[in-house]
Amino acid sequence: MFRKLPGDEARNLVSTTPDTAVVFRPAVVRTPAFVTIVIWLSRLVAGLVRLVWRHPIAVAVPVVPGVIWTLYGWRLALVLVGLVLLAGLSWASLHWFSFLRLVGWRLLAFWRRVWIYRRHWQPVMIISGLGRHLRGRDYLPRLMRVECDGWADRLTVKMLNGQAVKDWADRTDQLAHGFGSRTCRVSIARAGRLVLTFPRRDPLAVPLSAVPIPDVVSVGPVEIGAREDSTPYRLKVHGTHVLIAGATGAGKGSFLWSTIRGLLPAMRAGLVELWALDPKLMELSLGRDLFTWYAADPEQCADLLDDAVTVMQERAGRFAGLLRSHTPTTADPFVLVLVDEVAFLTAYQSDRTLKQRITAALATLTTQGRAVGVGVMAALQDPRKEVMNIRNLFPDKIALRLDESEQVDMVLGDGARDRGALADHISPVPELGAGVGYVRLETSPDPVRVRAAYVSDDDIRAMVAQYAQAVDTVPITDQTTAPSPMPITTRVPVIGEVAP
Ligand SMILES: Nc1ncnc2c1ncn2[C@@H]1O[C@H](COP(=O)(O)OP(=O)(O)OP(=O)(O)O)[C@@H](O)[C@H]1O
Repeated sequence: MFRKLPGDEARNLVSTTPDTAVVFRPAVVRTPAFVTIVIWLSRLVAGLVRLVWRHPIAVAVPVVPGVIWTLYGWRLALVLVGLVLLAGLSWASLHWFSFLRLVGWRLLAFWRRVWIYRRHWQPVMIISGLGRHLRGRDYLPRLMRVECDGWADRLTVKMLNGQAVKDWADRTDQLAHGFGSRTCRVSIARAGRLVLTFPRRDPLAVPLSAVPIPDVVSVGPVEIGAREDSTPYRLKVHGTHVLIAGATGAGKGSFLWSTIRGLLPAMRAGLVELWALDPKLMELSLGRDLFTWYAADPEQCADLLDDAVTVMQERAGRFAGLLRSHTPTTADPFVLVLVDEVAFLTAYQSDRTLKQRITAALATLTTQGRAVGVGVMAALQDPRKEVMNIRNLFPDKIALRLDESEQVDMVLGDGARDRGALADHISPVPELGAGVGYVRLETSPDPVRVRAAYVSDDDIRAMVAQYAQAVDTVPITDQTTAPSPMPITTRVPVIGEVAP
């Protein structure tokens, strides 16, 4: 044990028997100076080789001109530097992105590795409790790699043996502030290695205008906005169910409307039907002519959900033994049931029979619907279990601005907030935070921060003007003759009209 302690510290480790009769004092064998020098020199050489191997460009930038200066004089070195700068500037002006990818981000990563991460690594690790100072030695996680792109730094880190991902996830705040970032996300690279993401700027801080209606007919993932690395965000709706939770004014409507917008060409082609439940009467009513079926009154909503269950069961009966998953066709289109403020129909519904009917229908759809092409996309404000006891039946979840930190894990599942889904920190100022949220898909435990594009009332009116007539069903005001993929027993009129 003593041999592991550095030099003089071992000398002070004196212990005695309880009666102090026997004193234990370690024998310190002094290492000859040349051994120490050889060890330090070999470490220096190994470090230099590693540096050249890992950062050839960053090393070449000072070393090559330095060598030329020494061998051939400063004039040649200056000419060379000038030529390289000129070549770099020409490259950057001609192909900015390839320049950034191959040179710019690497140089930035080298600089930030040296100046931010290496410099602060030891104090941040020790103070946050991720490293240990034991018996005179520092035991620190190893910083393996730093990569930069347009919006964030990504650090690959080798954990100390015996550490858990949770140890890191619990300290994202300390890590973020320790390295001068607003937030930190933790994800697993492979056994024992983590990737820490530190955003440098926030591309989602400005509202995004509505995504253009796609030219192609597709029921695949719908482009609804952007990720925080500025790439488009595409939300899968066919083959899943999506729950969107957010406080009032969080921008749930922009997720619903961006999805509707992206599905319009497929709807025109008859591959998608949108069924809308709008118990608040405020969100979806502006575009009701786009929907195959629209209901607002709770009883009508229950009827509409029962119809969706009937469609689902009929398809399941037909597909049984033949198909295991649904491909949208005009005969069997993908049915997307959109529900705004689902708690109005479940928790806040005073009629118990109606409430049970609605909850049972939603539970049936969310457990059995996706394989036969019936999906549910529901929005709600309060994610507590008493309000939405079937929230776990939705495979994909989106948490917009939430009032309390505990609500984040309620929506996205355990550990999501620890991994960086700070939905309770999203700004309540609409320009900054409305439509911003964290998406957690069933296929990935890592939450993704996105912002949905804002579909304005004018956009919705334009969508209605362009697509309402093209819907392959009669207008909703005359639903008694509406064609249907199968006989639907209950017809759902628009509220305020007389039921047939
Ligand atoms: N994606 C967005 N980008 C920018 N601003 C937005 C976005 N979505 C909504 N907003 C702004 O925030 C306001 C509230 O949005 P919205 O009504 O969709 O929220 P909500 O979550 O549906 O609220 P509620 O539950 O009260 O209906 C909108 O009037 C709009 O000004």
